[in-house]
Amino acid sequence: MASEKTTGRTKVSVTEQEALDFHSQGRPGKLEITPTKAMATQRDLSLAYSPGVAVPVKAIAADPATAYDYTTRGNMVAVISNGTAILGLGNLGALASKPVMEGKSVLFKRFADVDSIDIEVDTENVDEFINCVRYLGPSFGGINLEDIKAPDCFIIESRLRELMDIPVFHDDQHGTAIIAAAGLINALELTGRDFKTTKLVCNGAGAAAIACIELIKAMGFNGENIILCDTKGVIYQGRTEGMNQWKSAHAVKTDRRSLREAMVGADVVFGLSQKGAFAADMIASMAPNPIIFAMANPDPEITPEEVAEIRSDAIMATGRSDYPNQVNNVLGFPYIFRGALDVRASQINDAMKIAAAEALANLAREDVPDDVAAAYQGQRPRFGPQYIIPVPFDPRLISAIPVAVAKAAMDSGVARKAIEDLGSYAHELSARRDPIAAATQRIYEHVRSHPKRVVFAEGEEEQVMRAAISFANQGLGTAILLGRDEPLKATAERAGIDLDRPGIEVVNARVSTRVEAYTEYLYARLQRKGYLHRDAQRLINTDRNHFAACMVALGDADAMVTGTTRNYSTALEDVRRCIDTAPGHRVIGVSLALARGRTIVVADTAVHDMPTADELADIAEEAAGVAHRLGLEPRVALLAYSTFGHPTGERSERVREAVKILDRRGVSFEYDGEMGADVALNSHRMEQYPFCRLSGTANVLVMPAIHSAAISTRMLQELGGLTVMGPLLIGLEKSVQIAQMGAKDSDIVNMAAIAAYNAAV
Ligand SMILES: NC(=O)C1=CN([C@@H]2O[C@H](COP(=O)(O)OP(=O)(O)OC[C@H]3O[C@@H](n4cnc5c(N)ncnc54)[C@H](OP(=O)(O)O)[C@@H]3O)[C@@H](O)[C@H]2O)C=CC1
Ligand SMILES: CC(=O)C(=O)O
Ligand SMILES: [Mg+2]
Repeated sequence: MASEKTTGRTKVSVTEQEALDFHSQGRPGKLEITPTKAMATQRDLSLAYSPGVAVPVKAIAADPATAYDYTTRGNMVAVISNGTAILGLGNLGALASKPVMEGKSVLFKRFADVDSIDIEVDTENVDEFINCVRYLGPSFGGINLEDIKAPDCFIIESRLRELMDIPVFHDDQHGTAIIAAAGLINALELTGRDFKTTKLVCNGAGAAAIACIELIKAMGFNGENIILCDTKGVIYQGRTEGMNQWKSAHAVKTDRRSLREAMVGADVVFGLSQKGAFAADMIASMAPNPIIFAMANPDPEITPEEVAEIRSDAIMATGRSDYPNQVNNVLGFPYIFRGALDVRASQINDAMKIAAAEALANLAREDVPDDVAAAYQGQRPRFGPQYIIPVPFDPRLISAIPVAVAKAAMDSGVARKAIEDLGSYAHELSARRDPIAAATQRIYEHVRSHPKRVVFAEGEEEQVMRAAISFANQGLGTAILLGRDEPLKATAERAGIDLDRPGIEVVNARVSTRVEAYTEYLYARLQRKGYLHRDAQRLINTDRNHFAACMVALGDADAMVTGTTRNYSTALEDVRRCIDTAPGHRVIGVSLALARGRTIVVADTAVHDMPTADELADIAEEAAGVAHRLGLEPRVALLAYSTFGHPTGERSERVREAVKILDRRGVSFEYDGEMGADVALNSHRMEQYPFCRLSGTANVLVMPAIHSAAISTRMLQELGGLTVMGPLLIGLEKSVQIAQMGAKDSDIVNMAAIAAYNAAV
């Protein structure tokens, strides 16, 4: 099964110097703390600190549950270690564990928007450790214990669980167990095995190993078929050396005594021990199609390259990110805590762990979107021996795992807060990670309750097909794929896409009964613009944009999306031959610049090269309308390089004139200009112009020309860390969106959803 290509590393590993430089550069370490409230004025100080702070103090004293409303507690997890089992490096002490603990905190934030702080406790004494942690409950919504050696970790975790009323979760135990179980479910499925008869050897009998065995047993794995090994060899019934109660619980009747003996004929081996613990002959002695999870970090028990030299039929996973199949608790802890925090769970129980493992296993079986393919350097993994588990950068994890965990918490009675609508919760979760998801959430919700028929003009393209399927699967309506039968089928087959499903229609322009109607419609529009009847016929027969636009014009579809194979202006010209400007409107392009909690509408980013003053005023009106439809109260800044006449210059003249035109029109939204972007977006800069008519920083920026619009939005995206969405096409009589050339499937779905939304409102 394994091949050179697939067992090879997915990227070159890092050097030791690179790792040190990464940690020391800039501000040393990997974390900083950022306030969430402005602390700019005397008033802010009075609210955040004395006297204002006394009010929530009293409220919490009266009702402790309100701490979730007034403090960080509900979104804050402590990562706590004493450094006695740092990865597979052993007991290197509390201080040395800090880079790992900071790393875990960063991953909490990066993947699940959970705030987290590392706490290193400098004691190996179990009671001292428990005493230190047990009093920290008021500060946190959960405790993530990390890299504490067995058996101390078992005692520490169970005592703290009794003493504290928030989830206490030893990640190396349960996080690892959940991911290993998910990988195992899929590897068993791929090799035609089951939980009842599969024979598993687990090397290592510490924190991670014991928890893995316990979880898979709880899921139905036959315990008699599991042999556990440690540094002394097989843990058999009656063994006395190096034992403890947790090992004894899994001791089996067997006459095998060494790992080497145990592995003969084994179907599965888990390595949760140390680098290099698996020798070549052990791997060779396993059953056909063996499943090898070498999970020790940073170096596995055996590498995929070494396994590939021994046999080619293995399913291989490691704990590292530079090989395929990363079985690592990073796939679990951020999302498990996210779900637990959101329902204010009092603990993380078996039902929640099993739900997480199953959700993870299911995700690996689903079609992979472009964002995930990007995490694989453009290779699109398909469920199989090289892809049994999602990658940590899979953007779907945030909406899949916490939902499963939160639901299991509610069903098993440990949730202290209910989530009524798990569908909306899943959307909120995506929005926590992706600002586009936040901005489009309203749009998606609206479209879901008013589903539309959207024609995807470039139906033969793979990413367009994926977008269409996602559109239909999300309940946004019917996706009509335009394309010729043969190429469409060939692409679908090559990409492993099944188009035969509800919500997908395929239309072939060549054999459509509507060709004549579209041709007549187009000819009537173009006959006085130099087009012959046969020109119109050729456009309908051979050009998918014209055919799709006519479908929308004549009501055979509600909206259209195109653009991935042609440049924007060409696609726009095609569309405008078939569809008029909406009466009283101007066609413009609007981009949305999205930062956390802030959406800025930028116009015109697509149509008018160097707008006149009149056109600028129209653009301001159209863009204000967009802001309004997005639920924003528009504050429009007409931008220039000068601010209110300084420095003087002809170039700002058009912009000043546009403001006067808006005055004359008596529009009902706030606007002002000309002003620089710094004044428009920064309240302190704006305060220097007390006469400025905007009541706050601008949320709509009208650019003086298309080049400044294009340059600034692209710079924002590349340098400013903002997400820019669009340009969105506004002002046509029918709803059409043009995606960027080469757009990813997720971008195309967003465009299709926006097109459907515009058709609905
Ligand atoms: N991929 C992942 O997500 C994770 C991987 N891990 C990895 O698992 C390993 C163990 O971690 P953890 O359980 O926290 O540590 P512990 O210290 O709790 O347990 C270590 C266990 O490994 C055993 N062991 C050590 N060396 C060998 C060996 N050569 N042969 C057989 N057994 C051996 C020890 O045996 P004895 O009891 O005899 O001392 C002990 O049972 C580490 O490499 C760690 O990086 C851990 C968590 C997550
Ligand atoms: C991944 C992890 O937590 C470990 O190796 O300890
Ligand atoms: Mg760990």
